[in-house]
Amino acid sequence: MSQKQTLSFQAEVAQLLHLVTHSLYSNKEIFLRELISNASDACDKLRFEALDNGALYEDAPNLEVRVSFDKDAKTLTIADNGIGLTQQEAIDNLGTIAKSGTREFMGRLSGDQKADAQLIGQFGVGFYSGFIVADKISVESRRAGVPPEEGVRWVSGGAGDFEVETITRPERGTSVTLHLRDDSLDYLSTWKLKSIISKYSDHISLPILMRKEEWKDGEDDKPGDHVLTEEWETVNKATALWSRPKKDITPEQYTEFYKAISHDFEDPLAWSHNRVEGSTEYTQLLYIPARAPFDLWNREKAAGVKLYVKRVFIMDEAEALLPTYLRFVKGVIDSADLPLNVSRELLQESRDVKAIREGNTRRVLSMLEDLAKAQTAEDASEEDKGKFAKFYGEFGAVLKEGLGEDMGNRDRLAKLLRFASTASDTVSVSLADYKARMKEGQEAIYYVTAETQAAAANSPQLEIFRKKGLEVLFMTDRVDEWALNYLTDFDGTPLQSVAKGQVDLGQLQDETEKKAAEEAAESFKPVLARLKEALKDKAQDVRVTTRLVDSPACLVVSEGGMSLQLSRLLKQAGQKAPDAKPVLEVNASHPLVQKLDTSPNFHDLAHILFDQALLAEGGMPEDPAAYVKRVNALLA
Ligand SMILES: Nc1ncnc2c1ncn2[C@@H]1O[C@H](COP(=O)(O)OP(=O)(O)OP(=O)(O)O)[C@@H](O)[C@H]1O
Repeated sequence: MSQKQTLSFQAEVAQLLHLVTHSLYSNKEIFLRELISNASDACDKLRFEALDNGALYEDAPNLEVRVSFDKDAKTLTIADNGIGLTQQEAIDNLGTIAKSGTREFMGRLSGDQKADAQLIGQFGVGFYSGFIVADKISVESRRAGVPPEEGVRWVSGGAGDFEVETITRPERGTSVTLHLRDDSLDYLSTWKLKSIISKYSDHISLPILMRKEEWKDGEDDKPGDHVLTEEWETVNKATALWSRPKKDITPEQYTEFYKAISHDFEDPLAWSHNRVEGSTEYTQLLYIPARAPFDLWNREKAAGVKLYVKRVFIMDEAEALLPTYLRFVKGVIDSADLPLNVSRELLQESRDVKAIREGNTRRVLSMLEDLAKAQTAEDASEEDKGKFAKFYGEFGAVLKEGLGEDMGNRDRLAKLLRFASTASDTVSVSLADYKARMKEGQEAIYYVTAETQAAAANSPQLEIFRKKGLEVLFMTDRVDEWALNYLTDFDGTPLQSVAKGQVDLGQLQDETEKKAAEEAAESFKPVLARLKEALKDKAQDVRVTTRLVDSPACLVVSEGGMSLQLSRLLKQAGQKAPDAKPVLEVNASHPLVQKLDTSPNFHDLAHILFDQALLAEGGMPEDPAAYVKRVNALLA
């Protein structure tokens, strides 16, 4: 390809670019962080590839980033001597977005600039952030190891397309030149650029160089001015942040480092920085974000922890360093023991990595425990008090995956769980709080699963529990049913669904109630037999219950059976769910039920009773039209 080619951006890129230029004005300067971070990644990649092929360094073994500007041309250039791009890579990487979930993300944009800016922050705009300040970007690059004649120039005005052409470029690496918009000319200043670099990029372990400025006195009574010299100086600290002693790092620096590695716009909720010694030595810097990324639910999603070995970057997304349920954690691990040529496969098997993963898991859990403790600590600030609830709102459901995934930490995880309940509208009740409020004689922690909090609160199955003042936890996350398979008890007390098996309130039910129920069951036998016959295709059994107070009937499943809610979710997800029929339980003291035996519409009433119980429980009658017809016939 020697001629110039004009190519179109992938639709999502064009859409993103439009948003970048229209929504990110309030935080313009982040473009420099993004471009320097890309330059630094490119150097990391070169260093990594050069482990096997030293010739890639060519004659420039010192990796660095140079930031320069040209006042007359109104351009700002960020150049690195890292891995560089081939022509094809330039087309692919600067014209498309490879992230999974991109389309879904775009679908969530609302058109409201503020909300969208927030979302874009979570998504990460990377290279495209250059268009916040530039109306044209020109990238020149040559990949390490390819001849100078195979360089590439990529140019775009940030609208629908970009141009690429072949160039000759002796220097390895990439230079990104921004043609600044008129409202962004203030970046043509050494002072301004230096201050942004020290704010965002001090922690980058590569030197960032700028041309030195000198004061030149004016001649002929003209005022003096700063002029650029030919000499370059390093303007960042150029030591990896995590390798510095904790006492030398300010909270602002920790926060900026987080933003640089996560591309998040928001401050993290917490972090923990440690040098771990023992059988394996490593430095750990882990962050808990304040907001879930757009693709949190993708369990295949890139893990957020970067792996370094003795300060050399090895890989992003080192999933072996944390269990999947902690995939929201961001940070850096720098190992002193792993070999530099460690591969993903090797990581999975390494004993050192296993020790690091366990150490990381323990650290994250203790950070979360600290956040939870701060909720009620007298000396905690209002902000700190609110952090755990914020965390839980964003990541609580993911944390629950850990109950099934991480047996060893199940007890610690169980203590971190929070629920809404019949006693609390907010998701704030811990299992320990629940236990502390249990009634004398209560033998189980009761819960109900439902799709929403409102549906849970209105479950007919709860009626007897409300009447007796027994608290019931609401489980409304999709993952709850699954997670509860792994959490059968808490601190010695079993967890019991109010919609499974027969209600047995044990000592909480008095003798007269029990007797009345037995009598009702006896006298109702003939009606039950008729109901069973009428509903034999729908219900596994029909029986009299004491769990209902105001409702005529409800559906339950057998002890140990899959709840109706979970089997619906599985079916929706296209998975197989057992076709077990539920049990219909009827309230013998309800007028509708009492009227059944003598009603000329027995058959219709029986079906209405069943379908209504199904509706109340969040399900859908098998034949909604037949249901409506039956109800209308009775209303007429
Ligand atoms: N200076 C550079 N040298 C070499 N390749 C680069 C450079 N800048 C960008 N790229 C390539 O372009 C791709 C896209 O960059 P971009 O910043 O948009 O996304 P990213 O860095 O992959 O993701 P994110 O910014 O969210 O981490 C990069 O993955 C990289 O392959």
